[in-house]
Amino acid sequence: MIDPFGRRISYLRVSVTDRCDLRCVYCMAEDMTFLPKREVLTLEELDRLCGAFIDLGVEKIRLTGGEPLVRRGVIGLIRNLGARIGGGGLQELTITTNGTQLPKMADDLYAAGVRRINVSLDTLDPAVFKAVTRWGEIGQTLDGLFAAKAAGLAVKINAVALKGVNEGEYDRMLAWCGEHGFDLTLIETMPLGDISGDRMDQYLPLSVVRDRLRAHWTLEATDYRTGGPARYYTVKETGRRIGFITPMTHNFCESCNRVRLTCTGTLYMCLGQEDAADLRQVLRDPEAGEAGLRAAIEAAMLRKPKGHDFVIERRQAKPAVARHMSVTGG
Ligand SMILES: Nc1nc2c(ncn2[C@@H]2O[C@H](COP(=O)(O)OP(=O)(O)OP(=O)(O)O)[C@@H](O)[C@H]2O)c(=O)[nH]1
Ligand SMILES: C[S@@+](CC[C@H](N)C(=O)[O-])C[C@H]1O[C@@H](n2cnc3c(N)ncnc32)[C@H](O)[C@@H]1O
Ligand code: SF4
Ligand code: SF4
Repeated sequence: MIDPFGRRISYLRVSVTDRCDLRCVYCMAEDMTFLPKREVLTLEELDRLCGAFIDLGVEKIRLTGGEPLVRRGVIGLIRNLGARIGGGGLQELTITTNGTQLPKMADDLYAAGVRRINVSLDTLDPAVFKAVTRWGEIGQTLDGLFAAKAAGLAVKINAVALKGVNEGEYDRMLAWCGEHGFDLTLIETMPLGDISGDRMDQYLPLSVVRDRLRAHWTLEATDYRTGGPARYYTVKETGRRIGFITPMTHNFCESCNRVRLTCTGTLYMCLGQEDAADLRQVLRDPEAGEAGLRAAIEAAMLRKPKGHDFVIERRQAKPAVARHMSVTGG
């Protein structure tokens, strides 16, 4: 699949649920209203949709959410998709998770063919963790991380850079990741969804963070790529990598290779725009069949926009996009 700007689309991010057991301050409001269950696709329907994307050339699928691992029965979907790795057309099946369910699920993920996961952990301080997630316990996520490592999964830590919250912790986090064999990716906060707070208070440009890190660490540029938006450096002192995801300070849309499917079967061609295609309707239309579904996906690709229009500034009180990150899956 090639979009109007000549970009090859090979990466599908699937938000399997908009629900979550945490309420991170940059992602959700505290009193979130979640989608009614009747609007959500069954796991079989999601599997069929993913299959259609693989048939059209998608090589990498990432399950996300909400918290993907709190969706009941999700392991069945993971097993089915895992069976398509290799000869079935898929090169990688991976997950972005807050880690709380990993103590009980890590072994099953490995057995299903997952080899690499991203776990969100914004801080190593239990009190800050509780404040950022509004009620999470850091111990649960740490247990999850170590269960994943023990199961043989490569772990990358995702941390959203938050001014005045985890700003003083990156040196410590980099050292800790080095000690435990995890890569670390720092992310600039993006203006999606009403979060009952001021994003200007949270926003920390990573250009500043990178310069500060260089005071203590040797960051060696690398051309390592995962197919995601991060730009990586090898940290000479630890041998692990640090990635920077910089939608605000350095737009990476020109190399975009991905689209996003929500748990209601809505396809967003860009994280930062409102335009979407309703695949649920086509999926449930007996007349359409597989050919109709493929045609609908191909037609949607022709509407993929050039990029986002994110701005975070005091004058711009409203988010750039009304839907929350948890709906589109980040
Ligand atoms: N603006 C923008 N942000 C993205 C895009 N893809 C991922 N992100 C953000 O990057 C952060 C990390 O996303 P992950 O789910 O870990 O995925 P990834 O960075 O593609 O993962 P890797 O496969 O490890 O590279 C999240 O905050 C996402 O919202 C994108 O296409 N555009
Ligand atoms: C929406 S979460 C879904 C998966 C899972 N619940 C988790 O937290 O990893 C995916 C990623 O998006 C990031 N994220 C959420 N809201 C964000 C925002 N406003 N700006 C930047 N990243 C955000 C999270 O930190 C997480 O790494
Ligand atoms: S970032 Fe992930 S864990 Fe945090 S509220 Fe959003 S979906 Fe939940
Ligand atoms: S903001 Fe849109 S165009 Fe830019 S990288 Fe993300 S999905 Fe692609």
